[in-house]
Amino acid sequence: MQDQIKRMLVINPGSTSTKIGVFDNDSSVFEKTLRHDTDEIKKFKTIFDQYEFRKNAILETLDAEGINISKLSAVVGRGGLLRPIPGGTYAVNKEMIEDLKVGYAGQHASNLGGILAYEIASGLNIPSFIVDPVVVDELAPIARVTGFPQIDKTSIFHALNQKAVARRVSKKLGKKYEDLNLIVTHMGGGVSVGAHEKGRVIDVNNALHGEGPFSPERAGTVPAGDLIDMCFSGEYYREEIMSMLVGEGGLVGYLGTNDAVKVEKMIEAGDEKAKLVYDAMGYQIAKEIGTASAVLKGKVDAIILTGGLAYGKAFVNDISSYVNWIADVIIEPGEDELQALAEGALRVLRGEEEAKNYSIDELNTTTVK
Ligand SMILES: Nc1ncnc2c1ncn2[C@@H]1O[C@H](COP(=O)(O)OP(=O)(O)O)[C@@H](O)[C@H]1O
Ligand SMILES: CCCC(=O)OP(=O)(O)O
Repeated sequence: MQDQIKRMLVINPGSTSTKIGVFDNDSSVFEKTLRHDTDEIKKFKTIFDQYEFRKNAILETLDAEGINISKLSAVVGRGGLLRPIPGGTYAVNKEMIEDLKVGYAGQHASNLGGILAYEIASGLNIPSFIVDPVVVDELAPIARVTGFPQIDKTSIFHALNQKAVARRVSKKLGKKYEDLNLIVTHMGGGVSVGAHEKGRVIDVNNALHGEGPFSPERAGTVPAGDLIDMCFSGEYYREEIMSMLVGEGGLVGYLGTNDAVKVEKMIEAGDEKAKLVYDAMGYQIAKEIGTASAVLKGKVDAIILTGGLAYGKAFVNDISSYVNWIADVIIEPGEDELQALAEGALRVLRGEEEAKNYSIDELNTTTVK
């Protein structure tokens, strides 16, 4: 018997874009990336303040494309900074919405994924889901120890795309994800480098709050003592410092743009500062890959470079030149997050998997402040 078609709206809010898709079962029938300039995003004080702006952008786009949302079976969004949870598909519920609204583990555009999915779905009386949110936590116990007893390491990264790309590459290599050791490097608005040991991300930099390489809009690791001095200088509010680290750090801080394509044009036009900063971003990413290779004790089957920045040919060649002695470097530009979100929701809609319940009482929250 032929499967009844499940039409899903998929929403992926990133720091520099909102990506949307409409899927009939696992086939994409429409996809669009709505890019948001730094100046446009800077107008909003909090991530939640962007809700109306992003919702209108989504609904206007669907309307312009003649897509009738009343035919949807579900809405699925990228999950945000919740409490640490295992991977999987979760039904969006009120407890989750509360954590997303305040940003339980911090502020990031993905917090809006669940909220947008829930609000659009509620109006249509259909279910809403999130899949493999950025707080998926599979860290090895040894990776949690920071050296500063007051603070544990937190797992915040591009879990959805890292897992989806790792599975796709494993398949291409004719192996099971669970049998391989991979270093997956997602390079988008934020950059995360995950050490995947036999299907588990046992170590990864916190791609949001100042750990690891700098990125188009984040500072990455900065010298702690100097940062403390700045914080207590009396010159800045907390939010100002946080913005310098997340949103206005990295390429934005040095060059005033989160757009690597613009930076490449600046370099072509002879801008030496742009070249130094862009090279430094690649250098820092390569160093983080080196760290992950030590985590895996050198037993690395492949290094994967993915995310928007992986479209930059010179950029990935540069990173590759530092790390290709560790293992083969495989380039998977862009991301597969819309497809992965649709597939996660579809498994539940088809009854192949049960949606997980986000229940604060049942969650271990000890690893998050
Ligand atoms: N063709 C390209 N060449 C180089 N960089 C690119 C290209 N396309 C997109 N990018 C860069 O990738 C970054 C965004 O990556 P993306 O994965 O879309 O981010 P996010 O999902 O975090 O918003 C931006 O800096 C963008 O300029
Ligand atoms: C919060 C970790 C995921 C992340 O950094 O996503 P973007 O690159 O889309 O900002």
